Amino acid sequence: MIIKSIALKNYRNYKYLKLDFDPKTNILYGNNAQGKTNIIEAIYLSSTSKSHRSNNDKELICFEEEEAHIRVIIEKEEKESKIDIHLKKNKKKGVAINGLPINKVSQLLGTFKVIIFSPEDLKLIKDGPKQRRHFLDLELCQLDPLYYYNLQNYSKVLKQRNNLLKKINYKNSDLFDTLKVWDDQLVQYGKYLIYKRTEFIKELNTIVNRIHSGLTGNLENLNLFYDLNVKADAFLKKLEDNYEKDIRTKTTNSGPHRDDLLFDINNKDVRKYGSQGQQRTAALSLKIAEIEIVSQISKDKPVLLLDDVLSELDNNRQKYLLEYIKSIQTIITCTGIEDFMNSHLEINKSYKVLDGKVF
Ligand SMILES: Nc1ncnc2c1ncn2[C@@H]1O[C@H](COP(=O)(O)OP(=O)(O)OP(=O)(O)O)[C@@H](O)[C@H]1O
Repeated sequence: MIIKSIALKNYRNYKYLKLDFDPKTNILYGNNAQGKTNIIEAIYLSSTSKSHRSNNDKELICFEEEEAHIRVIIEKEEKESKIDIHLKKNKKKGVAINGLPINKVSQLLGTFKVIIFSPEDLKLIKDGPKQRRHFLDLELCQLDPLYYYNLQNYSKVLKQRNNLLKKINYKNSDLFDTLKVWDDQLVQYGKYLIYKRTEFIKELNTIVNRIHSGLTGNLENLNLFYDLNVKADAFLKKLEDNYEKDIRTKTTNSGPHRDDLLFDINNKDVRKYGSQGQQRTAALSLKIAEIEIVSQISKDKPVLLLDDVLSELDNNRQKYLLEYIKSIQTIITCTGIEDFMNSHLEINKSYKVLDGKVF
C-alpha cells in the first residue's frame, strides 16, 4: 500500500497544499515549527480518523477558519482509492471513501494502514501502562475492526459503571442492582479485548525477540509479556468480588483497562533494571516488529511515518532501521537533509517545508 498524494485546505498552518509522494523514501525537512509534523498528522488522521497528538479536532483547523479538508489518494494492488476528511468547527467530522460518506470509523480503519514512529515511542517502555495499552489498542484497531467496536463499547460501559459507583457511594444503595447489568456488558466486550491482546502479544513477542537479537548482535534476549489484570473467564467473578472496593473507591478496579505489557531483557525487567539505552533499543525493536506484524496480518505493507525520530537514534540503530524500511514507503521528517549524509539512504523525493509551504 502506498500514499500517492495529499491535498490540504485550511489544515493547521496550510491554507492550501498539494503534495505527491514517491513510492519509496520521502523526506520533509525544515526548521522547527514550519509544518512538517502537520503533514504527518494529516496522513495519520486519514488512516485512523484521529490525530496522533490532539484530541480536539478544532485545533486542526487553521486559525480563523471554520472548516478544513484533507484528501489523500492511496494505491493498493494497483487500485487507487480516495479518502476525504472534512473537519468542521462546530460539527462532527465527515469521512468519505471514494466519495461515499461513512458513518462508522471502523469502516475507515484498515483501508489505509500507517505506522507512526516518533520520539515519544522511544519512551514507551519507561512511560506508564496507559501508553502501552494505547499502543496495543491502536495496532489492534487497525488490524481488526471488531476490536475497535468492542473497545469503544467497553470504554462507554466502563464510564457508565464508574458513574453508577459514584452514585451508590453517595448513599444511593437502591441502584446496586443496576451494577449487574453493566457487569455483564463489561465482561462481554472486555473478553474480546483480552483474547485479542493475548493473541497479538504472543505473535509480537516472537518477532520482537528476533529483531532485538539482530539489533544487539545476539547479546540480548528480549521478551514481551502480557501482564493481564484479570483472566477472561474470571472477569465476572472478580467484578462481583470487588463490589465493596469498587463502591468505596468509586471506580472499577479490575478489567483490561488495567492491563500492561512487560519487557524482560535476559530475564530481568527492563523497566526496573534496564539502562536508558536498553529501554530505547527495546522500544525500537517493538516498533520494527510492529511493521512486520502489520504487514504479515494484513498481507500488505503499511506506510511508515518517521516523525523526527532519526536524530534520536545512534548510528547503529539508525542504520538498522533504515536498512529495514528499504522496501516500505516511508515519509521522514527532519530538520536538515544533512542528517542522512552518512546513512547511505537513497532519498527518492525531498521537500523543504517553510512556514506552511512546501518547496
Ligand atoms: N490550527 C492552526 N492554525 C494555524 N497554524 C497552526 C495551527 N496549529 C498549529 N499551527 C502552526 O503550525 C506550526 C507547527 O507545525 P509542526 O508541528 O508541523 O512543526 P514542525 O515543522 O514539525 O516542527 P518541529 O521540527 O519543531 O517538530 C506552528 O507554527 C504553529 O503555530
